[in-house]
Amino acid sequence: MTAQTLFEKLWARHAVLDTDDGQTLLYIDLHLINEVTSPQAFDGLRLNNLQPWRPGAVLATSDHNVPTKAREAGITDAIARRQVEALERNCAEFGLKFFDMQDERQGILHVIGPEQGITLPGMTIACGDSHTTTHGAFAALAFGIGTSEIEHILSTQCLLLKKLKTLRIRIDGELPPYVASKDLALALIGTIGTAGATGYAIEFTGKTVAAMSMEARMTLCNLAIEAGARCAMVAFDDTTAAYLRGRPLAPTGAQWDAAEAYWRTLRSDPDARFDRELQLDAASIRPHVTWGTSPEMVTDVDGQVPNPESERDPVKRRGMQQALDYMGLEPGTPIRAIKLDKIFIGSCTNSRLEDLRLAADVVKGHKVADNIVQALVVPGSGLVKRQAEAEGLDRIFTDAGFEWRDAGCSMCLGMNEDRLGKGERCASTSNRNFEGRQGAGGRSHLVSPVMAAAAAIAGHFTDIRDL
Ligand SMILES: CC(C)[C@H](C(=O)O)[C@@H](O)C(=O)O
Ligand code: SF4
Repeated sequence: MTAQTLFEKLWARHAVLDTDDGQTLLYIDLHLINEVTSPQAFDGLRLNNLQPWRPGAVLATSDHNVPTKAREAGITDAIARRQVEALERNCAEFGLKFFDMQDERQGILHVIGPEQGITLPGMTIACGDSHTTTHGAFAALAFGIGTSEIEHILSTQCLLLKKLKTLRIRIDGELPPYVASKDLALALIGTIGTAGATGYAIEFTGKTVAAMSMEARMTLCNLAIEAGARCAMVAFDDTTAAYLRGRPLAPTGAQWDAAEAYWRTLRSDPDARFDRELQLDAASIRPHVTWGTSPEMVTDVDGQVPNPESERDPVKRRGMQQALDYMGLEPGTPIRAIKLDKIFIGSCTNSRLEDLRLAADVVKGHKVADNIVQALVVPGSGLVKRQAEAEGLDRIFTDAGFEWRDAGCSMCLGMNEDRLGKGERCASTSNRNFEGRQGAGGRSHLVSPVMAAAAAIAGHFTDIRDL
């Protein structure tokens, strides 16, 4: 048999049929559903008199619109409330597993899937959310989908897709202290651009990835979509197994043993051929900070805001100028001189326990700088929150002047009460820095949790080693 990549193995295992126009109908093992992209899909089911094909393959929760404080009081914004209530009603009507916002298991879907052990190696996973790529860290094939596809999967358990090309990104070398997989991902996007991996399924390999925690791998796969990749994955190994063992919805006993035997095959064959290969040297990566309105507009903490004049491509030059105008930044400004108004530690990129531990480690014994008007820490799930509290992380943050919130997407995007005001500048551990992303007129700089924590204390960007 010819050697196969991990992607090809997962694809072949789930292909139901190939269509005449070059697409494949893929069987979907797990369907995650949020309140934002699902309402019309459920309306479609009702309209067409359809029932979910496999209700047990669904997990739903509200994450984008939920308030992150005073939840008992309900949701004040009418649109947000309607979406959250609709999801609850739809799940009750169609018999789907749903965590409401008072449930401790609620959180951002890309945090709670793995946390619950419902995200498993070898699965195909779909969700009406672009950051579904995150789940690929578990050697799964995980895609973001649109609303019409949600309806299609609900009613048929299948997704029609064109086969992707394969891109292996090999990362070797040891990450320097305080440099995270977030910095690696930003460095990658800075190099290949936000369309650099369009049409590809990425597999992250190499010694650096093998040495990473599941949390760090999830951050890497989470950001793959910002490089244009439709999905990203990491091979199964002992780290994957150790993370999943004992999770509430993971298999147990003989079922675990049988599953693990299969999961061990979930890696690219040694002589498998990829359509494209890239290499990164982790040892050379510095902490990264975005300066513009796209994740590819990024440099390291020792860098400066670039000068559009030095860009030869006129389209790019105009884009840079527009970004600088929006961001209120002058060319040549050292990144360290950029002063901040708000800090956001959270989002499906960086709101897991490990992220909070790393940030708390930096914050411990310090105070948030006077010029910071708000510093938020938003755990990715109720269970992350509980565990962080058991470790005393909440006190470290609140003693320093951070607000400690309930789980949700929060200030990652302006769909709930946590927002930036016009002109406010934020160091954010999230994944998108588009115009208005965190609130109309808000200015977002993407960084790692350690960098956000250090910026909170200094009041401007700084290398943790300077604190
Ligand atoms: C609202 C949702 C559809 C969207 C996504 O698809 O990613 C959001 O989560 C985001 O991060 O922009
Ligand atoms: S945390 Fe941000 S990126 Fe992740 S799903 Fe929510 S809005 Fe999208």
